[in-house]
Amino acid sequence: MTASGTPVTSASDMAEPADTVRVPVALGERSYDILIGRGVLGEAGALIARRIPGCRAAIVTDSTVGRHHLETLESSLAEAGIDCSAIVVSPGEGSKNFATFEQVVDAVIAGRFERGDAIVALGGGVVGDLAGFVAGVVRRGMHFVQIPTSLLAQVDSSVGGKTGINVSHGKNLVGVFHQPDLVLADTGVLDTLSERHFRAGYAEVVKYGLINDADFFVWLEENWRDVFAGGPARTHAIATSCRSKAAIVARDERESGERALLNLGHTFGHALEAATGYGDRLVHGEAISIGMVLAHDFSVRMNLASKDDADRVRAHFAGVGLPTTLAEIPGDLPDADGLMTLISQDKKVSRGSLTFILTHGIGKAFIAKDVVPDAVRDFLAEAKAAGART
Ligand SMILES: NC(=O)c1ccc[n+]([C@@H]2O[C@H](COP(=O)([O-])OP(=O)(O)OC[C@H]3O[C@@H](n4cnc5c(N)ncnc54)[C@H](O)[C@@H]3O)[C@@H](O)[C@H]2O)c1
Ligand SMILES: O=C(O)C(=O)C[C@@H](O)[C@H](O)[C@H](O)COP(=O)(O)O
Ligand SMILES: [Zn+2]
Repeated sequence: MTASGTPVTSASDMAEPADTVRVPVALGERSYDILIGRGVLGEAGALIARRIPGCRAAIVTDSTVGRHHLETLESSLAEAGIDCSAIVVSPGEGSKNFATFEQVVDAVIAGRFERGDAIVALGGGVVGDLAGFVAGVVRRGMHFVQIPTSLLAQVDSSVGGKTGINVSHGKNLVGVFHQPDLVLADTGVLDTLSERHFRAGYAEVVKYGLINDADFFVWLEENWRDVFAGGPARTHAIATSCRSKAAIVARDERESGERALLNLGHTFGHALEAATGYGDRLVHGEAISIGMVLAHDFSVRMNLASKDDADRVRAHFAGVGLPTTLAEIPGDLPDADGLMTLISQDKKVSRGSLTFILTHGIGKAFIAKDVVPDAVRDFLAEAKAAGART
């Protein structure tokens, strides 16, 4: 049974296309599978029909993704006898806002989609977070299927049930935990993704190596060109990332502890996204590339990690073409105090104290509570001044 009370096919008895990698997310009655492989999108109808028998589907997508991939999904749903309609939003982070949320909610309710029907997110992390929030609250919770189409969404945002929107005070400050019933990651759809967004998503792949898997980081240092080129290395990177996230989420679904490790680089990164207005100036993956470099540099500053490790992290991100410094962000940034105001809204703040994900070195991230704000502010002031000098 699901939260909505509709019986669904269990996560483990689904037929997937050949050559598909299946990664289970073990969450008791909320367990589900992530299916990773080329061509999975074309099987979406049959897979969804098995998992949520008799459902209708409200597809949420953005206009760019819709142009490339909506027809394939609609045909697949039609073949499986699933009645559907599509709700198309504007591409980009700007759509994770109250106005777009309201539009999607309204369309779902006007379309008479019921609690036992499914919201199907076809898109990157923006569509997934927005559509998941809608699924979590309309009729107090509908079925939810993630069809992630960006690298970032395939390795991170489609897994684990964090959904939400941004407000001017900060990123993802309004939302709910709402797990999907199924995640379908078609590696073929990445062929239409821009290089900029592929690179941004790659930052979240590297994150898994930096958190707790130094061997994976080394593998990425050696094989990142093959990951960018596509083929088996890319599938390996996606599956490894999903396994890593699934394991953490299974142990700590609602971030009462260990899950906060997945926030490596995000305390700095989210503040930078808010400071730059949630737009094209700086997309999420780029913000957390800079954020992860800052988290390593700050750890060195606190005598927790070696400068060699921090330099290696910077070199890898820079090598693939990701930004690593504040100076690379186009336009003006707030001063260190302004950035601290944004950081103070971080969801990891507890009883007014800052929590950061810091590190003892590559693959050795840890949760640091009660981080001294003055130390962070001085560090940011220096990072900004270094940018101003270059
Ligand atoms: N919920 C979570 O656990 C979680 C995890 C990580 C990130 N996020 C969120 O994810 C968002 C970033 O996701 P994103 O990087 O996917 O951004 P995005 O959804 O904006 O997608 C990036 C761009 O690529 C386009 N695109 C996506 N797939 C495409 C495809 N196959 N072909 C052509 N174009 C395609 C989109 O239209 C968009 O312009 C942020 O809001 C971030 O906060 C959430
Ligand atoms: O799934 C998680 O947990 C993460 O922290 C993954 C992050 O990559 C992602 O950006 C997430 O949306 C950030 O969560 P938040 O709770 O800091 O908003
Ligand atoms: Zn992230």
